[in-house]
Amino acid sequence: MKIAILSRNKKLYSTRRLKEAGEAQGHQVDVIDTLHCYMDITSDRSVVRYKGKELPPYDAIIPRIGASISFYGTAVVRQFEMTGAFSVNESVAISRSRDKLRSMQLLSRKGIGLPRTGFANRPDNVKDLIKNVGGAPCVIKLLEGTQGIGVVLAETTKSAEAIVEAFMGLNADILIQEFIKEAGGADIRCFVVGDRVVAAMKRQGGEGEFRSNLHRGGSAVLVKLTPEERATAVSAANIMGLNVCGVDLLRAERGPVVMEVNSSPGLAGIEAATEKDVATMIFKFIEKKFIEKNANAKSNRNRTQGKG
Ligand SMILES: Nc1ncnc2c1ncn2[C@@H]1O[C@H](COP(=O)(O)OP(=O)(O)OP(=O)(O)O)[C@@H](O)[C@H]1O
Ligand SMILES: [Mg+2]
Ligand SMILES: [Mg+2]
Repeated sequence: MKIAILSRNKKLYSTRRLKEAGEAQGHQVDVIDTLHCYMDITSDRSVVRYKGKELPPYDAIIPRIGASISFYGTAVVRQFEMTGAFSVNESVAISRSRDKLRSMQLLSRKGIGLPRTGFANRPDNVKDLIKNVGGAPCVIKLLEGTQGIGVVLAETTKSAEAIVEAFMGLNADILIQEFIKEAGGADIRCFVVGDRVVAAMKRQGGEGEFRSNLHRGGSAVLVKLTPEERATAVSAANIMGLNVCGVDLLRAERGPVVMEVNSSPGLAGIEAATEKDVATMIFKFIEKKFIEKNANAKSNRNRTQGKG
């Protein structure tokens, strides 16, 4: 098959591993810089142009779209879809997953376990907003945060109020969450491919740190999931319409709760912690989808996965 990886940087571990694994499976794998793609969107023939030339048609693409280029990146993915390429994650599903509020609304509608969460911009009653998620201690997050930056634990109602007010001063949307203390500063990354969790790791924050982000000094180890955790991760991926994703869970007393679903999960951490060849599993999934698509060649259109 002819497969393109959309990635800004061909030297990244995930990009290199995918290229290497795809080639080992006998595919032609090209790495294409997402932001360097351009297109004539009024043309009646869908093409993507790159380096002064029309790109040849690809059978499949693997979008690795960073959060900072979600808007242009998903437009490029959509254009590839219009050329008939199968995208491992659809553009609509990527957009859906990039919106934390929308994601949580969709997951909650389907009864997925979530930390009790409030969402606000200019709440007219900060005390009530905090009371609604169970009061202090609670976690307050800046929506644009990443790698644990902008995620704060408020130990008391007074400090929660002060933090919410400070965030309001930044004109930012605010997410406030019940603190899952019993998670013990750890979260579980479930790597989903198709309708299976193919690898899972537990990330533990450093001493005295409630955030488990590896960028904040956390460490990762292989973890064995309960059937309920597996089912929750697979359902969450399904609801989001993502074929390949990282579902982050917290182990709450009442069972697993989903913190977020990442549509471009990194391979480095998970492959190191689990010693699993996740990259090859992604290609096996693409091959299976490709065979299915050819078998249903008459109904040439892929149905969009997920709703809302
Ligand atoms: N409600 C919560 N209860 C307990 N721990 C939490 C809670 N929310 C977040 N954490 C901890 O803080 C870490 C960072 O939070 P989160 O994943 O929401 O933000 P982020 O990592 O900055 O965002 P992104 O994953 O999009 O980069 C989590 O991995 C988890 O360990
Ligand atoms: Mg996170
Ligand atoms: Mg997050």
